[in-house]
Amino acid sequence: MKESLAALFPAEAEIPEAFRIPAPLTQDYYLINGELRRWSGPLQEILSPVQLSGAGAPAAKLIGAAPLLSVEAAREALEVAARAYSNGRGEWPTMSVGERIRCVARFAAAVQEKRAEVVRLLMWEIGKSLKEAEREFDRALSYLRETLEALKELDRVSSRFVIQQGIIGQIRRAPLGVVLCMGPYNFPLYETFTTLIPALVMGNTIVMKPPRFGILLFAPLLEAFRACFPAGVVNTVYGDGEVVLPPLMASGQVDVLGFIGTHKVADALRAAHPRPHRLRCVLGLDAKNPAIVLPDADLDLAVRECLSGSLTFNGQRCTALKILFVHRSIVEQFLERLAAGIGSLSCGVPWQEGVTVTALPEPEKPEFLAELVRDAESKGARVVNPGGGTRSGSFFYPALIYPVSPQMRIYHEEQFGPVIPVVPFDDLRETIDYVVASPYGQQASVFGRDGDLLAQLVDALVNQVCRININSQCQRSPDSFPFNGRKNSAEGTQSVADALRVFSIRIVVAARETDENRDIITNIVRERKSHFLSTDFML
Ligand SMILES: O=C[C@H](O)COP(=O)(O)O
Repeated sequence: MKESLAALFPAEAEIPEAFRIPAPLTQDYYLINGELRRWSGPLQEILSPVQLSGAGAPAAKLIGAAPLLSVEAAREALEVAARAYSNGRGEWPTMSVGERIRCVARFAAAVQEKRAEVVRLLMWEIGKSLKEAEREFDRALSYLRETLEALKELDRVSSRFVIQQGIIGQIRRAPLGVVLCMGPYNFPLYETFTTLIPALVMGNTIVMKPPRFGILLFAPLLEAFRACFPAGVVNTVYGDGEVVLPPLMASGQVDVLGFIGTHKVADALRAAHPRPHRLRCVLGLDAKNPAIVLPDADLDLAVRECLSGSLTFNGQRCTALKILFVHRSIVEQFLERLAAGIGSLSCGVPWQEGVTVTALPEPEKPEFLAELVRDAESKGARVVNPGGGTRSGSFFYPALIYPVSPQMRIYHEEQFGPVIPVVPFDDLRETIDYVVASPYGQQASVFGRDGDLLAQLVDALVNQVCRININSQCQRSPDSFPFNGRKNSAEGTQSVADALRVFSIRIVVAARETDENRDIITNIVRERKSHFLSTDFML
C-alpha cells in the first residue's frame, strides 16, 4: 500500500467541481400511477461511503434522503401495477410490440441525457470508481438497446406457423403479469435494467424497488419513466425492504419476482407468497467462483486475470473470483506476483484518475471481512501482502491470505469484498471436490496450457457450474451469453434473448390441418393482433 490512509481522503474543497454534490439531494417523491407523488412521511438519510477529511476523523458525507414508504403506500403501488395489467387486458399488455419498442427507445434517449448525474451518484452512493461507474451506465443502456434488437428479431419471425402431426400451430409469447424488480447494490442501475427492461418490453407491468445502496441514482430517471410509459406501467417502492416487501409478496399480486441479491432474501420473499410454487422467479444470487491454476499456467496471465477477477469493484461482484486454488509447485511465485499486483493498485476516492480500491458501501462489511481474516489467521493462514486488511471507516485495503484450508470460514463463505483466499493443491481432485460440494454453482476459471487436461477439467466442471472460463476470469459479459447458475446461485437464465423468454409465456394457437383451418390460421397470422408477440418453435 503506497499511500498512507489519511492521504486517501480529500477535503471537500479539493473535490473537482464536476463531481461535487453541493447540497444533500432530498428526494421526497416516488413514481406511482404516472405521477411523481410527493411523500410526506419519513425519509431515509443517505450517507456516502466516500470519506472526506475534515476536523477529526474521516467522516461519511450526508448526500441526500429518499422516501421510507409505509406498507400501505407500497401496497398501493402494487395495486396500481396490477390494475395497469388488468389480467392482461390493460393498455400496456395489449399494446403492439412496435409501440412498446418506441416507448422504450424514447426512454433510452431520456436516460442517456442523465449520464453525468447518474454516474456522479454511482460514485457517491456506492463508491464505484468513475471508470467503473461510466462502464455500468453505458452497459445498462447497451443492454436496453440489445434487448430492443432481440425483440425486433422475435417479432420478425412471428409471421410463421408450423404443421406437425396434422396440427397447424402458431407459437406466440405473452406477458405474465406484475413483475417485482429489484437489482443489487453493486450494479444498481445495470442489473435493475436486466430484469426491468425485458419484463417491460414483454408487456408486463412493474413495481421496482431500488437496492439498499444505490437509491438516489434512480431519482433523475423517474421523470423519464413517467413521461415515456402509460400511467401505472412502472411504479416505484422505496423504503426498508424487510418492512415493505413481505406484505407485497403476501398479497399474491406479484406474478414474477425478478431479483438479484442473496439467496436468503430470495427464499424469504418466495416463502411470503401465498402460492410460492406458482410464483415465477428470475434470480441472480450468491456465488463462490473458484479459479484453478495448473502447474503449466502462464503465470503472468493467471495473476493478471485473478487480480482483476478478485478485485474489480473491490470484489463486490457476484461473478468475482472468490477463492483461488493454485498448484503447490507454483504457489510461492504466484503469491509473490499477486501481492505485487495488489501493491500496484491505486487507492482513493472514486473520481481519482486510475483508482481501483475504493470505500465499501455496506457499513458492516469492513468488520465482516476483518473477522474472516482473523478467523483464517487463528487457523494458520497469514496475510501475504503488505498492509493487507488495513481499515479506516468504510475503507478496507485488500488482503491476500494463504494458506487457506477447509477449517476456515473464508474457504466456504462468500466474502463479496476485497479478501483473496489462496488454497494450495497437489491433486486436481481436491479442486473438483470443492466445486461439487459447494452450495453454489455459478462459474469457474481454469488456467493452464495442456489442452487435454483442460478438456478433462471442463468435463468435470460442466455439470457443476454454468460457465467455465479458460485462461480468463469469471464474468457475466457479454450480455448475449447465457447468465445463470446452479444450486443457490441463480434461477432462470438471463442473456438478452433468454430474459425475453423468462419474462413471458409461450402460447399456441392451434387447429387441425384442413384447407379451411389453414385459411383461418393464415388469416390470423396475417391479421394477428400485434400485441401478441409470436415466435417460431425454437424461440
Ligand atoms: O455482479 C455481477 C455482475 O453481473 C457482474 O458483471 P460482470 O461479471 O460482467 O462484471
